[in-house]
Amino acid sequence: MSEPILKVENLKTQFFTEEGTVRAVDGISFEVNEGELVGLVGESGAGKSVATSSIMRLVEDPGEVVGGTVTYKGKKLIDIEEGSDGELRQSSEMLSNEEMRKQIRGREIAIIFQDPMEALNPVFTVGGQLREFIEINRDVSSEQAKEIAIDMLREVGIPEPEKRYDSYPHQFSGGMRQRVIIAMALACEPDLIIADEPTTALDVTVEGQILDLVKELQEKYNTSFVWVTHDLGVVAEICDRVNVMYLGEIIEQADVDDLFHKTRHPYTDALLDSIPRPDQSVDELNPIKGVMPEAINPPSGCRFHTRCPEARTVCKEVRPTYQDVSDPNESSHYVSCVKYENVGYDDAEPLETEATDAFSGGLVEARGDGE
Ligand SMILES: Nc1ncnc2c1ncn2[C@@H]1O[C@H](COP(=O)(O)OP(=O)(O)OP(=O)(O)O)[C@@H](O)[C@H]1O
Ligand code: NI
Repeated sequence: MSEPILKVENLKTQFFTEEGTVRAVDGISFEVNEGELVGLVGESGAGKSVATSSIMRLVEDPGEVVGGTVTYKGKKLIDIEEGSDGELRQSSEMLSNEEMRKQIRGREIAIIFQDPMEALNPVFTVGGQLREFIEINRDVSSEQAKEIAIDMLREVGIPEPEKRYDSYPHQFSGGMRQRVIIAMALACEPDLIIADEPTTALDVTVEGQILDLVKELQEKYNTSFVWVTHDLGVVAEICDRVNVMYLGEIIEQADVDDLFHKTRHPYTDALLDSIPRPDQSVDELNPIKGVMPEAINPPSGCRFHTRCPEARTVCKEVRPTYQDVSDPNESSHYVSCVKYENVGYDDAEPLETEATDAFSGGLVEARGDGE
């Protein structure tokens, strides 16, 4: 197989706050192959957005990428090592801020955010903004840029694009605005698009249409995607491969079908249990019990052990390694869970956690008292 287009290795990003160091992204590794749509999924606060902004080198104070390597088509977007003295060392290969801005962002890697109004200026027409973006990034004349812009609007399913070209963002519906953003992302023919929950604010029907559109465009242009979402339904619909994040770490990675049908990690299991499925009624849904702990002070051992229905005493002590546990029918299937370590999980005592009945019973009672 050819080299992946994007390779993230042991990426770490921290926020230095008054309360302490937030380990928002704590040593994640994953790859994206050409033409592949890779999901990054997890609950709120798992570190998905920090991970994507780290890759694009858009983390702001008090945050900082403190380690890891991100390689995009052989170029080091990030190459940082922490010396034994605690000093961060950037390798000489790591791109400068200017190289990131001029060569990478927009042209090579485009990013789509949840809120299209962040990317669209309300005082300029949609077409004008798209045209200007294309003109700046693609070395074409203003007329050519306008033509490309109209073509792109048509491509993403905006009806009567010549007319809508002169509309302002507020004259578009949420779904239409998101289509414009996709047009903008595609306009410079990037090889990779990073999308951070771009359909979360849309209603389900519109979301479905946008996902169909993305799938179609991805096949046509062979663009690679990193798709951030908290919704496994979205993952099932569009992703080829999935990374599941929990508290700054990727705890499972597999082909989408294997993740759903050969689930290895109890957290992924719990996530799957919490989404509506056609064969389930709403009251059969099982939200994940408990809350994700703070990334300032993550639990010892396996970080999920405080909420894990399968936790045993060893889970509190042993930090699981991220390892390939694929069976012969799978391409690769990574997981970090103590169950797959040779540390006596089977003989260890079960641990009382937020997921076990005794504990959640207590929670309900406590909540009742407080009201
Ligand atoms: N500017 C900041 N200062 C301090 N902590 C931050 C900052 N930005 C993010 N964090 C912390 O980093 C962690 C990861 O946040 P992130 O936004 O990446 O989560 P997420 O998975 O994208 O969640 P969501 O689904 O809600 O978007 C959280 O604990 C968050 O509180
Ligand atoms: Ni986010």
